[in-house]
Amino acid sequence: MASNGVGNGEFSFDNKRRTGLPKIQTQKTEDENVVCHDDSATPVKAQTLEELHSLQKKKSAPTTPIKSPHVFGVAVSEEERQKQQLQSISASLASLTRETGPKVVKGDPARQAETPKVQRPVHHHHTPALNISDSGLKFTHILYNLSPAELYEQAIKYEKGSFITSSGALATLSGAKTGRSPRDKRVVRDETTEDDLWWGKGSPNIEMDEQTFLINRERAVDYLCSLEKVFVNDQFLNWDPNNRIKVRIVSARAYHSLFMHNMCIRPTPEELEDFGTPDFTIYNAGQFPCNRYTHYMTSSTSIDINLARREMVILGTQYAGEMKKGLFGVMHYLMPKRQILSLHSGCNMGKEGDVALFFGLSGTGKTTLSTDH
Ligand SMILES: Nc1ncnc2c1ncn2[C@@H]1O[C@H](COP(=O)(O)OP(=O)(O)O)[C@@H](O)[C@H]1O
Ligand SMILES: C=C(OP(=O)(O)O)C(=O)O
Repeated sequence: MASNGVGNGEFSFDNKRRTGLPKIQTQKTEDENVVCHDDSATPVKAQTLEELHSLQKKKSAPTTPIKSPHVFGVAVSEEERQKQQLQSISASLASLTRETGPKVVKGDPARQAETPKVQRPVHHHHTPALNISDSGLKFTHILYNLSPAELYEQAIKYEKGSFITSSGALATLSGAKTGRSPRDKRVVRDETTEDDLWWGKGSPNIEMDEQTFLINRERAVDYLCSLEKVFVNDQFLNWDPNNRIKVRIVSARAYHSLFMHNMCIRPTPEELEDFGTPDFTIYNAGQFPCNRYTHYMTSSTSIDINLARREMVILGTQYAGEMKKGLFGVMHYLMPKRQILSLHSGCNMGKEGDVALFFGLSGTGKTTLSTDH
């Protein structure tokens, strides 16, 4: 097998040749509190919407100056960059059958009245106007990389049963599913995955075909585009910049967006300018079910991974851990191809730079023990 997964022509998220990482350095750093870069804001302490609003205002003043964006050495205005970003999101949400993306506009529809200058909507399309439909005419509002305070507000205002706990965490309801649905998780079996994945008796990988994946993808995309607003997170996986994967998560709920905000690496404003096309996209349609008449569907829930298309579709479950486990799966597939060992473990570092890894089944304390001071 090629070290970077390119040599066999089957799969790669980029075309750089890799020879594996050097040994991980765990010596004490100059400043022993610095483990790695993290832009984590201080935890949300607000108890009322007014307090949340004041946090949002502070957040809107960037601490890192934003460089003027360039495309091939040519300066791009902020307006142009925003337009390109919306075009990219519209393209992600494009129907594969109608070849159209929704008309997207940035920002909370409830806040439009307060916003003096509304950005021009972007309509990503290849088909002539005579194919116009009601869905083609409506706008989908994009809530892009919102801050935790903004997501708390969205959850508390619009997601029934959400509240802030005394520790500052957002408590919310994930609906009927309070854990993952492994029996409803499927992976597209095709030439990309035929030889690389474990199939058949004893394997946790349940197969589906490309066509069924596309039906479910279309169902999720149509549902998301039919909503007044969707949440979009553009983030990274992997702290090592050489092996970074750009992920885009499109979801219907603030709770999902907040969960992924916490789970993935947040790009700096500069990194976001160069984000471009994501390497992997999740379409999380949450509560919207799959169609039981669709081939392979044995319940109303379906979590589908297509490694060739670099996409994951979630229908009929609001349990946010599906997104995490889906991306874990992608990393466990990709990283060994680059000779990097991927682990599902908690990890912490002692005062002398010594490292402890915590393994265990889900819910057995990896996170708790590894964050214990
Ligand atoms: N040693 C422990 N004793 C009792 N409960 C624990 C212990 N460690 C963790 N828990 C509880 O178990 C739940 C799952 O822990 P968590 O650290 O999230 O597990 P994991 O990361 O392995 O999925 C949490 O509610 C946590 O408070
Ligand atoms: C809770 C889960 O995983 P973890 O073991 O990472 O906490 C899960 O897979 O849903």
